[in-house]
Amino acid sequence: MIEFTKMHGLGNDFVVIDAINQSISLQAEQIRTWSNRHFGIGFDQLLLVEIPVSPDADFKYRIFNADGSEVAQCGNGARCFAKFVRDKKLTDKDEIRVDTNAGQLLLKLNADGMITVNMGIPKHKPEEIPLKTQHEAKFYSVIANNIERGFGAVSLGNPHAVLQVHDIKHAPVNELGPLLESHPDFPERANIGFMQVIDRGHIKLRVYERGAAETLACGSGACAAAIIGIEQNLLDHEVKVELPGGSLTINWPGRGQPVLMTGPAVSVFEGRISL
Ligand SMILES: N[C@@H](CCC[C@H](N)C(=O)O)C(=O)O
Repeated sequence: MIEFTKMHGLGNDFVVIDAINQSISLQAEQIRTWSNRHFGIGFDQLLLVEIPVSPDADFKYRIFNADGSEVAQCGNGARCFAKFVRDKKLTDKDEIRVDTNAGQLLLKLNADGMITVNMGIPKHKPEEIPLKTQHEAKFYSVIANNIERGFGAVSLGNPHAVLQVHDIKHAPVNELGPLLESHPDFPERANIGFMQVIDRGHIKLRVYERGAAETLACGSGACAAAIIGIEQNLLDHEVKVELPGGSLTINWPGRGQPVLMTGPAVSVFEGRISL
């Protein structure tokens, strides 16, 4: 039997497993079965807590989408990870350094219960995202459903494209999301954000996540939308990002600087499941 904790960050939900004190080797099919909301536990991502690989890190953090694909970044998951390792007494630190497949993250537990994640320095070059285009630009375009759509793109360790919309309620998330997620211009697929700018410090956002469909919140997607909005001179450097599941605060001073994401993490229940 494997012990797990069900958690969420603004409704983006996770199964978190201590893979330091439990030996576990997961296949994609097992993850898909567990992620099913009718036949399994149900989650957007599964997170594994492992021993670190670099000498200055406290843990390693691995992330699997509901479709079983392993990915390198998950912002809401990082906050839940920080709460998990503290709740399980795997550390008593307020600042936790974590190895991921996208480099190191620094997680800070604040006195008010919120968690701030240093998500690292965003990458803008098309080959780093990756996006199939010759030159870096603030606006790109793609044809989907026979219509040309404009978007911005950035990597937070995972690929994001963000489209601006006038009315978030009627954004074509479930029509365009799957088409763009798997568009040949994104060779590793992409997370697709739909952003409504309310004012220079406030956006509304919905995200069709790679490997998980639309979620109630996407932390790296919130960072991507804020960064793209700042780059397109639509936003100031601190942005409230309102997602269907709640709000995050994103701070990004600009190119070459790390982006900070602050928000909550919640434990829902403990469970055991057989492999
Ligand atoms: N929910 C996450 C992102 C999870 C990974 C993403 N679906 C991908 O495939 O890159 C977040 O909060 O950042």
